[in-house]
Amino acid sequence: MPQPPATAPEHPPSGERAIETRGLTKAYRGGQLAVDGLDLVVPRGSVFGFLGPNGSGKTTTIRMLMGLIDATAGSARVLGQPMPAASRRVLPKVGALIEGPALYGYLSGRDNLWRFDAADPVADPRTRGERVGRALERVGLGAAAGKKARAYSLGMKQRLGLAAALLQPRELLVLDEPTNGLDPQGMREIRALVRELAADGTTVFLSSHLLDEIEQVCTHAAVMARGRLITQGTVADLSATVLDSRGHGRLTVTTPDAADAVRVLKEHGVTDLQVADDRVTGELPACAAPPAGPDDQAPLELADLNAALVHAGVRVRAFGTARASLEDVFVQLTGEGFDVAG
Ligand SMILES: Nc1ncnc2c1ncn2[C@@H]1O[C@H](COP(=O)(O)OP(=O)(O)OP(=O)(O)O)[C@@H](O)[C@H]1O
Repeated sequence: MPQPPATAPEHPPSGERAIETRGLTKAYRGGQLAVDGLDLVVPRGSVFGFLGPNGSGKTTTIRMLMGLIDATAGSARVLGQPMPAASRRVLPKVGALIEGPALYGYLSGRDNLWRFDAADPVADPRTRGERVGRALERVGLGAAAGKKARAYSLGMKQRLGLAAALLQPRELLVLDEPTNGLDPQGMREIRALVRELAADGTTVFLSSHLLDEIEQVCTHAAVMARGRLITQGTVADLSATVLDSRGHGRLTVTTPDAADAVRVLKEHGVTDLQVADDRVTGELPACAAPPAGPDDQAPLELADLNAALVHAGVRVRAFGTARASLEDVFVQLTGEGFDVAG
């Protein structure tokens, strides 16, 4: 199996860590290691994606972080406090949505939230109506507040669960697969909400088995496989890891003259040429590669390649190198494809 990057990711000082684990381990009965020696650092203010295929240990980790199950070994700190020892101090500052909200179908969305709020011993009953109304508005359920929860779509139920997590101001939100089972519209709604919450300064820790979801909403990510941490860091750095090790990204040319483009690119040493509609992609020869990060200006060689296309009469609509995706990172670091179906 390929090794993770040799350089450890830079971590923020301890006061700026929303979550930190050292050697966190969980063996379920029967001895199987669901989580194996996890060292995780989640910076405050980040939107942190906890990424891994089904069964890689994400939910087990979240349950340990929230003090719902005991670790077999290792330690965890949440908002600077040891868990589960400091649960009573920490958990009021944490909003959690784990494995879908427990709702009463025969109650309206508003009445469900009312019950959640009433179950919170620190919630002042005199201001309950205000809090419930604000949380419903926050997740866009104001208009549907009077509807019975059983008539809610899955996306609306997830949003109601988020509203419950948002009844009190939170420093950290922990969301376990918040878009699981949702249709594309429901997914978009939840992702937009996560972005809004993050913009307000809340740290968001969300698990997902969907790579593109992490790329769309997260600033940071950790990748899990079979209970072990494969890598963690900013999403940009994780992509750059793979980009650096390859030396360059893949060339993409958009043109109505694909056949001519293929010929010219081949003459200039571009290999593995593929055509899909008006997009031609290929591997650049080493000398034409951009030298460093994906945002750097293309060097002269790449510009020469573009000029050669234009000179040969190829009409170029777009020309550039694609940066590596998190999927590339996952495949490179684990030697496995990524299960997106489950
Ligand atoms: N209560 C349990 N008892 C025994 N084994 C368990 C238990 N819960 C989870 N496991 C096992 O531990 C491993 C990790 O499961 P976990 O649910 O943490 O993974 P996950 O990444 O959250 O996956 P999913 O997205 O499917 O929930 C799996 O092999 C799972 O079968």
